Amino acid sequence: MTAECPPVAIIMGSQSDWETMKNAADTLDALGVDYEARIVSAHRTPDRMYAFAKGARDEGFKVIIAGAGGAAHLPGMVASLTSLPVFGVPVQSKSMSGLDSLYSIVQMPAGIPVGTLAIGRAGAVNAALLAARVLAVYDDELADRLDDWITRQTASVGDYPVDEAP
Ligand SMILES: Nc1c(C(=O)O)ncn1[C@@H]1O[C@H](COP(=O)(O)O)[C@@H](O)[C@H]1O
Repeated sequence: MTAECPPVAIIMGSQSDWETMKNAADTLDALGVDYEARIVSAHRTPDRMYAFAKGARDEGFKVIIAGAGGAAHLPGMVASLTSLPVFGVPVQSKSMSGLDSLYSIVQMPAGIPVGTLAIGRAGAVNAALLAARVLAVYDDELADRLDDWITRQTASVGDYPVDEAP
C-alpha cells in the first residue's frame, strides 16, 4: 500500500536553499497542509528534475513550489514539463541579493507560466499561502483555516511601536 501523496511539493535547487524554503514548509505546517520537500536541480540533477516534473501530476501533487537562486532555471523548466501550477521563489543570492534569481524566474516567455513571488523569506511564506489558497478553492475547511490565519495575523499587529529587546 502506498501512502497518499501530499498536495504540495516544495522543491529547491540545493540544500543551501532550505533555510529559505523552510519558511514555506513552516507556513504549510501552520495551515495543516501536507507537503513533501525535495532537492531537485535543473542544472545538477537534470534527469531527476525531468522525472519529477513529468511524474508530479501522476504522483498526486496538486501544486509545486520551486525555490532556486542565481541562474534560477528550476521553476521555469519544471513549469515547461507539467501542467500543474508552479510558484517560483527567488532565493537571495550573495552576489546580487537575489535580483538574478528574481529575473531568472519572472521573465518567462509567453506560454510557460510561473507565478513568481518575492525574493527570500517573504516569497517562500507567500508561495505557501498562495498554494493553500489554490487548494482551498475546493476545500472549505482549509478556507476556514486560511481565514483564521489572516485573523490571527491581523490581531498580532500592535497599535503602537515598542522598543525591541537589545
Ligand atoms: N538555480 C539553481 C538550480 C536550478 O535552477 O536548477 N540548481 C541549483 N541552483 C542554485 O544554485 C545556488 C547555489 O547552490 P549551492 O549553495 O549548492 O552552491 C542555490 O541557490 C541553488 O538554488
